[in-house]
Amino acid sequence: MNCLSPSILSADFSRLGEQIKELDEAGAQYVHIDVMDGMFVPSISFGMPVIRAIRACTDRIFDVHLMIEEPGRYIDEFAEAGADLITVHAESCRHLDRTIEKIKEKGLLAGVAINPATPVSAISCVLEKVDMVLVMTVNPGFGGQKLIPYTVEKVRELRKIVDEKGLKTDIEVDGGVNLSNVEELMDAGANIIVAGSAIFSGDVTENTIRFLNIINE
Ligand SMILES: O=C(CO)[C@H](O)[C@H](O)COP(=O)(O)O
Ligand SMILES: [Fe+2]
Repeated sequence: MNCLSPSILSADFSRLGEQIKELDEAGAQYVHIDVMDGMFVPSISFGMPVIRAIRACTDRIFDVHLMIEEPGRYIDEFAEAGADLITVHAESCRHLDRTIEKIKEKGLLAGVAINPATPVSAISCVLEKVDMVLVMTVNPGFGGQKLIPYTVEKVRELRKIVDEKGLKTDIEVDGGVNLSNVEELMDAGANIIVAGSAIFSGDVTENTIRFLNIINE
């Protein structure tokens, strides 16, 4: 299934609850929540207290993208805060398999993310264990960057592997996605679309509906 996962990193934090309700009412299926620790990536964003607070605003799937070192230390807390899907970076886990198992033991959906310069082969051993692979289409750490073109080929390569193995694994793309390049990413094989600045600059409802019209086509 194709889904839109607006990234609240670009939201107006003074009106976060209202903006999440707006995404929900416009039909976005997921809410993408970027957690950054200032170590794995240069920025620090927000953590469990914010997730716990916004959980009351919507029943949509909380798609928690952990850009933190050794995320395995915090799976219990993110689960308790209200995550539905937790994605960890292959580059940030010393014991990637164990961390994925921990997410699944909590009864949550598990995702694994790869940075632009990490090859698809880095996650081949865990591909059959995860519900989703997140292909970063920018270097993680900031919203509003431009998509790195070679990452589109990685999406195509991954879709081929997933289909050949007969898996149902979702492929999410994150970073620099906009109304002009979303079709190209979906043609390459992405089915979960993250968009931050392209949703939150301008009218949130209108932008969400525009994305959904393409994604649900
Ligand atoms: O994970 C991220 C950054 O590391 C964000 O999800 C991503 O950048 C979304 O923002 P935009 O659509 O503005 O690029
Ligand atoms: Fe993200």
